[in-house]
Amino acid sequence: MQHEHPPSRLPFLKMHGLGNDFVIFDSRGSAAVVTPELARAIGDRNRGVGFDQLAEIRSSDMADIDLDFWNSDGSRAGACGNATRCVGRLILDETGKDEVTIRTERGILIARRAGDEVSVNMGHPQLMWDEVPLSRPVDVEHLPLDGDPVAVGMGNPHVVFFVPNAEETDVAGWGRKVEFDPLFPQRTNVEFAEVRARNEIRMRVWERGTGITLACGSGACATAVAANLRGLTDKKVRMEVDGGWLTLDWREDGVWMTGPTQLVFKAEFDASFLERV
Ligand SMILES: N[C@@H](CCC[C@H](N)C(=O)O)C(=O)O
Repeated sequence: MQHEHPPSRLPFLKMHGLGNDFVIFDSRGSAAVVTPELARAIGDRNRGVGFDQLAEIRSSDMADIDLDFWNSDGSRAGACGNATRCVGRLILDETGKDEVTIRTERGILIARRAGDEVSVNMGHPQLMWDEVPLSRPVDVEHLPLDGDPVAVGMGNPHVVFFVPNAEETDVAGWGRKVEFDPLFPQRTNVEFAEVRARNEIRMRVWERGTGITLACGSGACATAVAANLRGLTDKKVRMEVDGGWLTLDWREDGVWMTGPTQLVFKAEFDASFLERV
């Protein structure tokens, strides 16, 4: 990290939502600290802490907080639903409010208490291949899948494949190939969805910039939208991901996602670690 005087203390939190895990910095009232190099160093699960995304809380003049996201390969993510729920939990508890606003690259999102869980309005989906109007054949060699996926933007790109059996799908093999397919100039997150009923989906995910994760909130929203647009499900569904269950509800005002959050620990980086980044 290029600091003339590297900080001697850099506190952080570790949280997860359904096993989608995050390192979180609170940089309110000070300069932003995250660089691509720092994100990669901290994201190293052997030599750093490890995370699926790194989230940095910033002071905001438009919402309760601003929030930026980074993947473990050092790239930026425009949206992260599960980290938004986790940080939403922190700010709900800090303020004692029932509803808070969080400004992300995606826009201002609302996080609300929902019993023990947190709901976030992830906003309106964008259909990325609207000329087709929903989907486009993807020519991935020997793809043992429905080659007619739906591309949905939730502030970040997603492509949803419908599969007969999510457990038997080679998520790593196909996910990596599709992420880097030239059809997706910004690369893409890749979801594999098995529709179990009109109100239930099993979904597994390959995240752009990170790989397989136990859950992906924006991916869950994209999957719920894609399945509804295909006429396969209702607007409200329960979704089983590798890390547990989420509820998705596509309403007039956006896609609401509800699920659990967990604070794991609070710690701080040693100055010697920061000096070597
Ligand atoms: N885990 C996230 C999404 C992560 C962002 C993604 N890897 C990207 O680059 O867009 C979520 O919960 O939404």
